[in-house]
Amino acid sequence: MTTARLHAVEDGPADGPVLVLGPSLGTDTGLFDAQVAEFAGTHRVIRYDLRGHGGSEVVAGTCTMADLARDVLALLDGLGVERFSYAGVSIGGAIGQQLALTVPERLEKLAIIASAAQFADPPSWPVRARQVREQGTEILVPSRTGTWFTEEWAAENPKAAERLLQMLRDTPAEGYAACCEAIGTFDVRDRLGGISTPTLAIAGAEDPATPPDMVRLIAEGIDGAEFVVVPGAAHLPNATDPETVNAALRRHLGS
Ligand SMILES: O=C(O)CC1=CCC(=O)O1
Repeated sequence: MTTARLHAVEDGPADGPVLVLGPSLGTDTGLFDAQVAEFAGTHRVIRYDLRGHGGSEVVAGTCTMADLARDVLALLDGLGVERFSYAGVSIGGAIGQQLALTVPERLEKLAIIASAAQFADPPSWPVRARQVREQGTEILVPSRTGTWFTEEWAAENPKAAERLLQMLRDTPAEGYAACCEAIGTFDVRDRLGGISTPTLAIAGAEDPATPPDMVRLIAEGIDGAEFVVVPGAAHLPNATDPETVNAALRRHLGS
């Protein structure tokens, strides 16, 4: 059990309600620029890089979702944050579920975006981890178009698409691989009923990685959870349709 030192960026008033933003596999804090633009007026927004991603420490070897959640708690403890709301995309949303199960007393509101209680095809994740350790993250770049965002969105937003793909190229192979292993062993399907934090689950209608039915399963498992589908969006709806995602988050988080 190791804790990694996480890189984080803060925006908004220091005395505002805290909103923590957790990114997806192979991305960094830049994934949330559009959420910061919306929420830094009302919230102390803290966005972090996953272990082994962006500016965060690379810890060699495998890890679990519980380790990744502990990284976030160590970061927040260091910043003096006790209570917070949390929104996370994909693996970032899985970390959110883990936090809701382990520190419910610290969590005010939870938003789970394009995520799963168990990701598809668990045995494929250690295989992907090995491939990336051997060949780097570059091998995954072409297939992220169609997964992270639609071909149409990429054609209309080439600079934004390239910026997201550059985050993946910049991710250290070991950091990416370790997070793949955490994804492969993550399974809280039987524990969703234990989450008491008010929850919003958001899916991209065109997401092949965590399709709407997979996200709906989270919402159905958590008492009172709201479920929203973003039309035309794939796996990163917060980046490709920030207006829709920000509006849903604003309704959920309040002002
Ligand atoms: O494989 C991807 O890029 C999609 C994904 C699954 C978990 C995650 O964080 O991203």
